[in-house]
Amino acid sequence: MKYNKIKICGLKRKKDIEIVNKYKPDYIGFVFAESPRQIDFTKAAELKSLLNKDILAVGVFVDADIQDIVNLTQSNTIDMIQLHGDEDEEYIKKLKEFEKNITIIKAIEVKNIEDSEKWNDSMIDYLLLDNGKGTGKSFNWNLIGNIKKPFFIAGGINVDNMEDIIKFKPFAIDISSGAEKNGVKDSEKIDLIMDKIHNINNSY
Ligand SMILES: O=C(O)c1ccccc1NCC(=O)[C@H](O)[C@H](O)COP(=O)(O)O
Repeated sequence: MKYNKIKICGLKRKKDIEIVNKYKPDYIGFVFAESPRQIDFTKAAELKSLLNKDILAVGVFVDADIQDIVNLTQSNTIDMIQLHGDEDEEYIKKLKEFEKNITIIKAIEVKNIEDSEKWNDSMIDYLLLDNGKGTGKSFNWNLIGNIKKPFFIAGGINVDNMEDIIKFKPFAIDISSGAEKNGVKDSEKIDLIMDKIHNINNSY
C-alpha cells in the first residue's frame, strides 16, 4: 500500500508541539534560517524534548555552518536535515563525512525540469521540490522531472489541493503556510490536513 507522509514545517511554540502530538504528522520542521518562523537552538531543544517520539524533527537550514548542524544532530534536537540554500555536493559530502548516518533532504526551487533531475546521482537521501522558502505559493508541478530520489513536494499546499499533489507520487508533502492562521500554526487546519491524508491513504 502506498503511504503518503506529511511534514508540518515551521513549529516554534509549545502549543505547536501539543497540536502535532495530537494529530501526529510523520515529520515536523524547525526553521533555523532567517524567517518569521525562525527558532533558536535552545528553544528547538526544549520543544524536541516535548515532541512525541514517533514524529521526526527536521532541521531546516540555509547555507549554515556545518558544525552547527552536526551539534544539533548529536544533541538529538533534530533527526534529519533539510538544506534550503545553495549547498552543493561538496557541502553534502562534508556533512556525511562528519555524521555518517545523517539523513539529508535537499530543497530546490523548481524553475525547469532539469532542476530536479540534476540531483539524481547525489549523496542526498531525499529531494524537496519547492517554490521558494515558506512562500505559501506553488511552483509549476508540470516541471517535476524524472526523479530517482524519493521526494517531498512543498510550496502552497493546503487541504484543498492535497489530492492534486498526490497524483505526482511524492514520498511526502510538506505544508507550512497552509497549516497557519494569523501567522501561527492552527489546530483546526492541521486536523483537516491529517484527516485528508488519512482518507487519501485509506483509499488505495
Ligand atoms: O518556512 C520558512 O519560513 C522557511 C524559511 C527559510 C527556509 C525554508 C523555509 N521553509 C521550508 C519549508 O520546508 C516549508 O515548509 C516549505 O517551504 C513550504 O512552505 P509553504 O509554501 O508556506 O507551505
